[in-house]
Amino acid sequence: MSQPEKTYSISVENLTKKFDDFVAVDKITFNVQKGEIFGFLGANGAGKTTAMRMLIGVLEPTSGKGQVAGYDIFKNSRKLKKHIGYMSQKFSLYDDLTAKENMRFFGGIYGLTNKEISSRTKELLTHFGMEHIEKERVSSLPLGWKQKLAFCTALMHKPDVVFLDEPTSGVDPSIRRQFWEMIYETAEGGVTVLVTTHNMDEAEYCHRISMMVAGKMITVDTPQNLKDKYKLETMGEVFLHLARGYEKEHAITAS
Ligand SMILES: Nc1ncnc2c1ncn2[C@@H]1O[C@H](COP(=O)(O)OP(=O)(O)OP(=O)(O)O)[C@@H](O)[C@H]1O
Repeated sequence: MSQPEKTYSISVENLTKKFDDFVAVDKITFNVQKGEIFGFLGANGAGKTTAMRMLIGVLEPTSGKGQVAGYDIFKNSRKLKKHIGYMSQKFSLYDDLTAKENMRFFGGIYGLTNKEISSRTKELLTHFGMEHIEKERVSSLPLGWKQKLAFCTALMHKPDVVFLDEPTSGVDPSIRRQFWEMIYETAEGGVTVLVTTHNMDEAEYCHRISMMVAGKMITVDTPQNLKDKYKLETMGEVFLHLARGYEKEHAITAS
């Protein structure tokens, strides 16, 4: 490979996942730099979650190449997991535990000592202005605060790369903004963020975005470059333009 792989936090080449004959992710290729916020944008079923699950080492790819945080996703998926954080689409916190107890629980899973767990919990809750929810049971927290807390638990072990699967789905706009401030602060600290969304406003917040349609990555660029290139005002318009163009071309080719 001509590019030095170590300069990228995520490096993917022709990564493919088939479920029997169905190709859910079709030869995707992209690189993400350290501290970059990289978005996976696509409609329901486009293949975003499947791609992410391969990158976090829980789903074996069918073919292609991939490195995350310096680890090969085929050969080193166990080691890789120590260096990444993951916030799933499905809610992962324990409702009957307090915010602090949840952080202690996840810190333990990541193998931190009690001392490390205490100092990291304090550090994260203080840093993100969440000390006041420390003793609150998760069941009593609004959805947006649960999502912010889930993000904190994914950062407990100081991962190099954090994967967020539709983290603000169903969250109201003001908390969504706060959530994105947390993402920015995390990325400024050198953590690479890969986030999936089908929210077009959120696509504007990413440093670069990729658009997925029917398992294929049809473009990768900055939101501004894409809007300039197609002379469109919003990412929603860009997405519709590209997705419709792709589908039309695909239908013509297929007929
Ligand atoms: N284990 C599986 N077996 C068979 N098909 C699957 C499996 N997992 C996902 N798929 C299919 O692969 C395609 C991509 O799904 P995926 O969940 O990756 O999409 P997505 O872009 O993340 O969508 P969403 O926004 O709804 O989460 C879908 O057609 C889905 O039904």
